[in-house]
Amino acid sequence: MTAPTIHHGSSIPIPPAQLASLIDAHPKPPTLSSYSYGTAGFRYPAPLLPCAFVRMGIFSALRSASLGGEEVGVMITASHNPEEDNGMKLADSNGGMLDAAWEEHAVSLANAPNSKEAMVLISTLTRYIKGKYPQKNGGLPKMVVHVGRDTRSHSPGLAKLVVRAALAMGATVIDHGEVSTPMLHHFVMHANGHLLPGIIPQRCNESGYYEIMAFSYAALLRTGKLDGVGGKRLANTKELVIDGACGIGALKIDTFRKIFGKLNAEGCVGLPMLRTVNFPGEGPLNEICGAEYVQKLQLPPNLYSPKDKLMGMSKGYMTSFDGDADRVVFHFEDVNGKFHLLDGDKIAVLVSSFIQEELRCIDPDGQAVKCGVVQTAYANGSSTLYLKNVVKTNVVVAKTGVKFVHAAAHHHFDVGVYFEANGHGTVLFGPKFYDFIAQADAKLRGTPRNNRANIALRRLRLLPALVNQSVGDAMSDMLLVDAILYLRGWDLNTWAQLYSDMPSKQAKVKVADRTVIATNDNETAATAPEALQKALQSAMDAMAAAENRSDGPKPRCFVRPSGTEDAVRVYAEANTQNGADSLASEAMMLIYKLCGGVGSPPQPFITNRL
Ligand SMILES: CC(=O)N[C@H]1[C@@H](OP(=O)(O)O)O[C@H](CO)[C@@H](O)[C@@H]1O
Ligand SMILES: [Mg+2]
Repeated sequence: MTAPTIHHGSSIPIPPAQLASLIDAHPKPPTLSSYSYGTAGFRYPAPLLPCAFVRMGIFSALRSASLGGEEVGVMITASHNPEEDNGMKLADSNGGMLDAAWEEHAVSLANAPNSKEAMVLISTLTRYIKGKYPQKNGGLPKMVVHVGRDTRSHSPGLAKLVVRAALAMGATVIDHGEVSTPMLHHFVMHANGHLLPGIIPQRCNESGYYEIMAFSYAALLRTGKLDGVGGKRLANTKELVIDGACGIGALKIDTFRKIFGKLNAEGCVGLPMLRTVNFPGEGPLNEICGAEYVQKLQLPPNLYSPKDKLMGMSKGYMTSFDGDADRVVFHFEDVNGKFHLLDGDKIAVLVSSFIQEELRCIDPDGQAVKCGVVQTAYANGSSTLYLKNVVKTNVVVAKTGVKFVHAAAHHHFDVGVYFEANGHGTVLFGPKFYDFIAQADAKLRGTPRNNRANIALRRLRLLPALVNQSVGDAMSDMLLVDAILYLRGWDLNTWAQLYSDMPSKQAKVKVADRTVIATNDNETAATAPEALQKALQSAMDAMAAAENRSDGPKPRCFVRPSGTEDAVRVYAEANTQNGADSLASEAMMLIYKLCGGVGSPPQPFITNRL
């Protein structure tokens, strides 16, 4: 754990000609028609990025100024994508994703054909900011940019460009070095702690992050000893194995391991042993390992670590992170050696039912705060049914991508749980939740410390500190899930058996131009090209007729253009793997035929699992 490096930009901004020559020194790649912001920021092969990174360094300083000096962030990562790619995620001052209106400015600046046009955009934004926040010296307000990067080999070079450009604008740059994406967002959120109700601002650096997570986690475990029902660690949950995807998460877990050692020595009970596999350098980033691979292929990760690191390792309690540690999925091998995946849907079910149960201990009618879960079209039909019928919570389906699910959770619920099936998610606590806690505190004062309502209050109060309130966070989510399993005395098998996933299949198809496909708001149906949805619907109807089941979710498939890759994604689920595979194969063929498929026609899947 290293302290961040703070660089102060000059109080006198560099002359426009110098800024223009910095832009000129990194021209637009001739092979790229335009940069697009995608589902989660800019993401391209690394050699295409220097141009955008210089401009985004300038942009991030302007964004901070446009918020009157609130601090913002730049994370250099291409997440779960291969090592050759890189990219950037921009964090707004509340720690969340960049505001949509400013996303447009970012895209315009990244795509300005030359320095002259870039300078026009920069001066338009500058004029607007100066009008909004006039300064005595006629300059821009204070600007602060936090920078973090993942472990990709080109990340340090790209980070330098961002730092240089932000400094040229006169910003202060806080360079955190190698951190996970959610850590960077967490730093930014705490740097502007006044913006969030109920958040007690922490030091906005790594030690502040670890402290708040580890201590709230340990405090949550401690509540297990109070009610006499929780607080049981089964033998097969004593060691938690983390597949770091050969990326940043593996390095950061090591710090947690050290903190756990100290907590243990201080008498904290219930902590699991943490064992990390797949460190940077041990294998290729995100390849045949990590959350994306494990979730999409529904297969265990390859273990690249040397044999001595794997010795005696059990596969009974495992997680896989992605390359920037903002996603986590759980998995285990049962006694028969069969692999089981517990994805984001399963996490949403576990977390939302836990929170509702605790809330009901204080408010049995469940009327005081509105709880709910936000899913995307990729959520397994069985999970949606379970949430509605068993957990009895509200479910909203939002468009794929963190910025959409996050916004929906904020908008619809006082306690909004969101998880994409791929393991990206968090729980957002709104103002009504904090009011509820304050009222419960007053109501329960003087009642026995260990009655169930008081224990619930203690648990609920800890959650906003443990659960990263800015974005989904693999480490925070992993600790939350582990604490819930411990409090319930469960292992992964008990959790897995809450419901059975419908067999599903995901695939991709290459087309000449994926923008020919349009979808409805939550992407559950295609609206263009015209014939596509009708054909997909007939395929679904035929599958439903063939399966002939009156209970459970119906077979379903949908298609959408990816926001991060040059491909059209296909999702299908049915009551058998065979059905899901053949529905996916049919949808792929329809895309190929109706949407301008390129290359040879997609081959139908041959089912090899029952
Ligand atoms: C099916 C799927 O997993 N899609 C992912 C993927 O977006 P696409 O737009 O599907 O490429 O990357 C996003 C960013 O990480 C993530 O939010 C989203 O869930
Ligand atoms: Mg990621």
